[in-house]
Amino acid sequence: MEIWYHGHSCVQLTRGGHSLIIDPFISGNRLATTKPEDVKAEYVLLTHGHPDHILDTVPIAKSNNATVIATFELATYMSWQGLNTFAMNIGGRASIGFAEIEMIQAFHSSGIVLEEEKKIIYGGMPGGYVIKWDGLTILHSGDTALFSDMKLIGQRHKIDLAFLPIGDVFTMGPDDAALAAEWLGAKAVVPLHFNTFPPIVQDADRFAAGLRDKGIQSQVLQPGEKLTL
Ligand SMILES: Nc1ccn([C@@H]2O[C@H](COP(=O)(O)O)[C@@H](O)[C@H]2O)c(=O)n1
Repeated sequence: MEIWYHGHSCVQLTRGGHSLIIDPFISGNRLATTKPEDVKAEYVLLTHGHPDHILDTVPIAKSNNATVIATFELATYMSWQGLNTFAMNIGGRASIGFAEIEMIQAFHSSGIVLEEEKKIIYGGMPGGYVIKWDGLTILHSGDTALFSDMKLIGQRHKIDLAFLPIGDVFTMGPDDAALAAEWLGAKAVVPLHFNTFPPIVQDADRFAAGLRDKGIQSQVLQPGEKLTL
């Protein structure tokens, strides 16, 4: 499987001619090296409605005729933007043909911010995804705090790779993310949601080295970097 990190919490997974992207925030990220037009994907998975997770959903979904997967409320909002959508909710599983996905809980918030109207509309619950694809199990936690049911998720899934936020302030910081990696029983971790804005600057290399000391593989990806699993 090819993993393409577009920066912040945006990752694209590709295998066997199929591709999906999670939380497309590229055009608004000063650290990004790719462009929304570079993305070729059949599905856009959204973890929650904050702008730094959904910003490029409309152009990417429209140019690819892709289906947007999100909680019912966020999927409904995206359908009002003229997109194909598939609504899910926490605990639900679904097949997208080449992969099975499950929406898992996250402790965060999910308002959809309408800047011009100075309105925040309800975006449903925030979440994350467990993706089972050709024998690999990938977890993208979305934005979340540490929560003890991560142990339950780890009991139910043998996680090959977990994408976890480490930025602190809005999500878990590095210490809680390291504990999350242990509780999830993840074989490997790629950190997300750091360095994009001043409040979430972190030493990701130190986080990764700490995990490796505990026997968990970890690699820091730079925006635009690819990894093969
Ligand atoms: N310097 C900053 C700090 C934060 N933001 C915005 O805050 C929101 C955080 O949302 P999360 O989903 O990451 O918790 C988000 O809308 C950021 O864009 C910012 O813009 N600049």
